[in-house]
Amino acid sequence: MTFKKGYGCAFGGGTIINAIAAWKGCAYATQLKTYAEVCLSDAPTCSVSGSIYENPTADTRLIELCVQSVLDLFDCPAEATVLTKSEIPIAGGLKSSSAAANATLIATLDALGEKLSADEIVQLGVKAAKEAGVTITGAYDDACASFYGGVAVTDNKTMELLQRDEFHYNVLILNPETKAFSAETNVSRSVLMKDLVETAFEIALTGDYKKAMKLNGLIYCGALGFDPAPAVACMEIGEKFDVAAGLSGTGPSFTALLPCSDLLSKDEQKELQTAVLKIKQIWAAQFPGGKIYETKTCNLNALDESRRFSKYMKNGNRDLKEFNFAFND
Ligand SMILES: Nc1ncnc2c1ncn2[C@@H]1O[C@H](COP(=O)(O)OP(=O)(O)OP(=O)(O)O)[C@@H](O)[C@H]1O
Ligand SMILES: O=C(O)C1=C[C@@H](O)[C@@H](O)[C@H](O)C1
Repeated sequence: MTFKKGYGCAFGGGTIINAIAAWKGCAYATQLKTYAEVCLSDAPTCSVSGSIYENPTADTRLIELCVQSVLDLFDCPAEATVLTKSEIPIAGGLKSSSAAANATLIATLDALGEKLSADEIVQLGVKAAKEAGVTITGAYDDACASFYGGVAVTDNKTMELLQRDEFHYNVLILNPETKAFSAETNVSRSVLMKDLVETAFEIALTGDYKKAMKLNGLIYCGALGFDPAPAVACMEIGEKFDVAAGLSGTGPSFTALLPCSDLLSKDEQKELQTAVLKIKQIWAAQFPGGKIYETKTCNLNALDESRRFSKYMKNGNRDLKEFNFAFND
């Protein structure tokens, strides 16, 4: 009997345009990651068992389907286990499902020693997400951002990547305590806003992602009944730095794009720090049980990052359960 292990990771993200109203969407990657470990043992038929680190009640069907789809594709029946460990809160609007699917698919390929093209992997993840029932449109926009990094503009119906740009910002995230599963979102109320969302999408296509994000956030707050106050407060405090903020995905999280410090003078850096502190105080007062993340946009490719991660895990004979979210070459 042979035993094989594989590793993968992929990025979380934020929303510029939620695709649920008009099928066309836009998302960007953050440096928050999900890591996956897949173990395979030879077996005459397939059985896949998934678990999510420190989250025994979360739904593991998506990651199990991802492993199964790769085993089926290469006709490799196996007894498989998959474990994910993540920095991304589940059902927060921060692309946890796309990151989990991409990381798991890459880890399964790594365990088998097989390769697929980037888009084949992304499409398998979207297919699994639809089958698991965790998405409305398939969220190809989120899956592309999570895999390719940067900002991705997509048509989720035809699964076309229409535009990809590098994206350089500091990102501030407010993740309220509550969850909002994409599958349970109010689609009909979102679709009511289709024409407005299409206008925001056109703006995204011109590359004015911040304006598109602000507009999208207000539209979906209206449709889904979220108070836009966290985004407005953030933009008011960050006005000097042209901060853009908006609802991410189907909520409840808000993300804000702030300039990278290396583009600012020393005085401006101090001013920005003060603004960030104020935003965090206001958000903490608005959502006492919520979590605030300070991260950056990410322009790396998940496959490249996964290779580095796999090498680190395998060379050190490490175990994902003990992994502490830091690795170097
Ligand atoms: N770390 C993880 N490991 C395994 N499955 C996960 C993980 N994170 C999310 N999922 C799956 O994704 C589902 C949540 O998907 P959902 O689309 O509602 O949230 P999201 O991706 O965080 O939000 P959004 O799509 O709005 O950004 C979970 O129920 C679970 O099935
Ligand atoms: O489930 C879906 O189809 C989606 C959910 C959200 O993340 C959106 O931001 C995304 O554009 C589409």
